[in-house]
Amino acid sequence: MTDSCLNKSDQPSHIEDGNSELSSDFSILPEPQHSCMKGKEHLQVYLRIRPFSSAESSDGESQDCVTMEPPDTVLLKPPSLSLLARLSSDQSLPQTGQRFQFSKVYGPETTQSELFEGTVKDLVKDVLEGGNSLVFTYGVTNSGKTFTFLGPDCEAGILPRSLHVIFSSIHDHVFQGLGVKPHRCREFTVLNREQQAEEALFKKNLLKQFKETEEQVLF
Ligand SMILES: Nc1ncnc2c1ncn2[C@@H]1O[C@H](COP(=O)(O)OP(=O)(O)OP(=O)(O)O)[C@@H](O)[C@H]1O
Repeated sequence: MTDSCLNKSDQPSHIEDGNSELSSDFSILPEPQHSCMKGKEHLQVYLRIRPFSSAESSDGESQDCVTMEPPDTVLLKPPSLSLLARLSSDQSLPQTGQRFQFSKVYGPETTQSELFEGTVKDLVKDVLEGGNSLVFTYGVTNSGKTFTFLGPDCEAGILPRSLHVIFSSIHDHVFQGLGVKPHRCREFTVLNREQQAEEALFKKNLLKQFKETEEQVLF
């Protein structure tokens, strides 16, 4: 899960935080009164470094490309066996390596629970207070986006954890009219036009029924 700041310099250097500029654009968004995000930047960018897979570990020695500098920085160097790395070990040449700074960097030992607690949980609490948030993962193929977002059943990712918080918090407020119950599944169905129309009608009737019930409660 990455990335937003790019550094074109070929020297290891402190990276100006790219997200501060964007944050000013986001700061116009209204915040819930009791926001858990108060005092935090509106745009948070987290890096998660996944552990090596068994195939990657058995490939041989570590290439020593990624060095964490807690809590928020990572230093990327070319693989130790690459030509670039051998050239840069020559002290007369400029050292290659790039530093990237994030809101926080999570290392390979980070559990799904720790990641959720540190990144998304406060946003979910804000949503329950009427706030809006967008969370997405970004990274190359095989970097761990699906694992982080969904996770296997035994190590649920940020999406099922968020839904759990939401549904545990609203259980008293769930519309009882049709006995609709949330159900987590990984299947999806592509609807044809007719089915789409049926679903739209169903939704419209459901909302109408919900509104009528709400009005009865109010008067
Ligand atoms: N934090 C982690 N701890 C343990 N294993 C992980 C972790 N992150 C990813 N993996 C493992 O790494 C592999 C690749 O992860 P995943 O499928 O989530 O990548 P992806 O970014 O979604 O890939 P793609 O873009 O190709 O769909 C999987 O076998 C996954 O179980």
